Amino acid sequence: SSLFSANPEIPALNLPVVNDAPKKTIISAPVTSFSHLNLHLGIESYISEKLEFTDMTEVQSKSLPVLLDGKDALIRSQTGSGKTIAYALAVVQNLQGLVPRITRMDGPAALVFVPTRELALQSYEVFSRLTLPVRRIVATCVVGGQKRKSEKARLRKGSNIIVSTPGRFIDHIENTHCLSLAKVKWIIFDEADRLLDMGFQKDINKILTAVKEQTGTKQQVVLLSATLTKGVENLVNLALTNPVHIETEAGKAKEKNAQIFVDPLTGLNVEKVPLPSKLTQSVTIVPSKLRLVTLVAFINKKCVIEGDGKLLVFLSCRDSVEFHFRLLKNMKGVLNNAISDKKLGFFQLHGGMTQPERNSTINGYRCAKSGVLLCTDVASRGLDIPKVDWVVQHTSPGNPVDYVHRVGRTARAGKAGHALLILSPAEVEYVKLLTKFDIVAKELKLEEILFVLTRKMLTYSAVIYGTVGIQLGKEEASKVHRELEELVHGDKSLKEFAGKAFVAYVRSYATYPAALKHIFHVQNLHLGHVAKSFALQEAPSEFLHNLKKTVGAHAIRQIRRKKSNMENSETENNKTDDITVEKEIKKKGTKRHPIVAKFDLMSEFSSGITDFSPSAKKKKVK
Ligand SMILES: Nc1ncnc2c1ncn2[C@@H]1O[C@H](COP(=O)(O)OP(=O)(O)OP(=O)(O)O)[C@@H](O)[C@H]1O
Repeated sequence: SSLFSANPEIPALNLPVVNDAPKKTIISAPVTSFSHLNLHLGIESYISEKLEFTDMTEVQSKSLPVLLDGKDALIRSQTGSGKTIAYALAVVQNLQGLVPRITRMDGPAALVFVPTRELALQSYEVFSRLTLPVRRIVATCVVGGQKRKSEKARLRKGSNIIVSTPGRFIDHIENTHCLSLAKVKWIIFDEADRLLDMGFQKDINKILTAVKEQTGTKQQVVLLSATLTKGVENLVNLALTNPVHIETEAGKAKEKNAQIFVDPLTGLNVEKVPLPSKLTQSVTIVPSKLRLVTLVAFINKKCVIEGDGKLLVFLSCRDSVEFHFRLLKNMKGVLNNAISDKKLGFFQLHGGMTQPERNSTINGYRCAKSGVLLCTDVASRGLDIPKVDWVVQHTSPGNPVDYVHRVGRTARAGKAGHALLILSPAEVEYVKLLTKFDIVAKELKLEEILFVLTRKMLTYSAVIYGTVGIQLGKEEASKVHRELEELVHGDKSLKEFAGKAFVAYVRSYATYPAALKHIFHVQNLHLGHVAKSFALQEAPSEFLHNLKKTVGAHAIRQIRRKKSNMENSETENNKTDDITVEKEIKKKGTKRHPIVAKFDLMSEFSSGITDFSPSAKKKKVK
């Protein structure tokens, strides 16, 4: 059926006028030069010559003097503000000055804990750079997904700074006999809120106890967290002594405007997370059927027509990432080959990939001048990839805190960046919810994105945008969608991926937290339209049984019955995708226990390190 028929109406958003992000950069706040810190000369010149940093960022200028003074600290600031350098520099500067001189054989002096492997590798990279001028200090990274044996060998050779995920580190405490914690002086918890969200509390307690037992002295403890949750407060009370609370002006400014809000996921009071100051945010309302073609049009707009864009696209689940990745990198014949001829780099990142695959994706995308990284929430926290122009949220994250972390992958270190959120007409209420968190986006009209499909080059803009332009955009979108469908239906394996992605999408939709079900409810999904967004002509019957638990067996039976009635009726033949599950499944509520829903939402993080599903917890390997 037509791409533009039977769609729900796009409601008017009536958004407040948003000025483009202020031109002021986040690193222009009280800046001071690194030279004021009396750093080791090698480190100082490394920072200015190799890293080419001239001034400290705000969070660095506020926290470095405190950390170098030996104080415990709780540091909070917006994404991309330079927190990693802040703690890494303090640690390396402090360790190089120890008397007697520290060497690798002294073993660990600083332990850094982060929630995911990618973050561990990223933080380790910063340490390994900063230790280049002081080669006797050695940093190492100990994370899951790598061979224990080689990690043990590295620990045996001696490392002074260990960057790790808590689960893996506990494993080494228990099984690596050469690992002594007797000389640990620093403990750092980066992304502490996420560490606790992911259930690392017990592991953290074990680590703190082990260090205490082996050293008998107090460590300098630093906690970095975007939000001040109850869990973070408890950890501060447990592990920090007279901590200095450091936060940036952006955070403080928000504080004045009632900063506390109820986290829809947990129902607890948490603090708002400030957004990068040079971020511009847009929202587009897209009926389900048009989601795929809109994404293709947007990629074409940013990476082909307007130049060499670098896009990060968040999708809801692994199968969806896998499908879009396979489809997009193989778009021969679509849009007159505009995207395939450009030889644009497409990358994928999700928790189902092996660690070497994940590393190679991140490195490839990091080096790419232009390209598209399709990912799940595994990439939403802390990943520092240079020059990401646009963060596109093809599916909403649900929790506004996660929204802030996702968009924080752009507009980093005072640079400009843009974010686009795609919502369906049934989800517009989410825009209102975001405004309560001071997240205000301006509307980017769907027609504007689709209209660009009519232009092969930017200069060919003579086509009048207006009623005619809108119609031309629709025609071109229908054509492109047909081409995408042909591509999928002509390739058995791609069609299989589309079917799996369709099922996984519907399932992940059912895991939005209960507090957001009035906006994102699986019952509101129109399965036929959702199928179209995966370039399928209809909800694939061979996969429908997989959705029994999600939408209810009764609903599936209804869909099948309706479908066969339609197939039997010639006159109704062109309505086959018009299968709504709305009313049929009302009785079969899809409510999930909030904790289960939370685990589902977190699965991308957990899959990368440890399995956090309640059943897997029991099986946890010692
Ligand atoms: N003083 C500085 N001058 C210029 N760029 C800097 C400076 N300090 C850090 N950066 C750069 O800013 C970027 C963001 O830094 P970093 O990853 O440490 O931020 P973050 O606050 O930890 O972000 P997130 O909260 O998302 O984890 C990095 O690319 C880093 O190289």
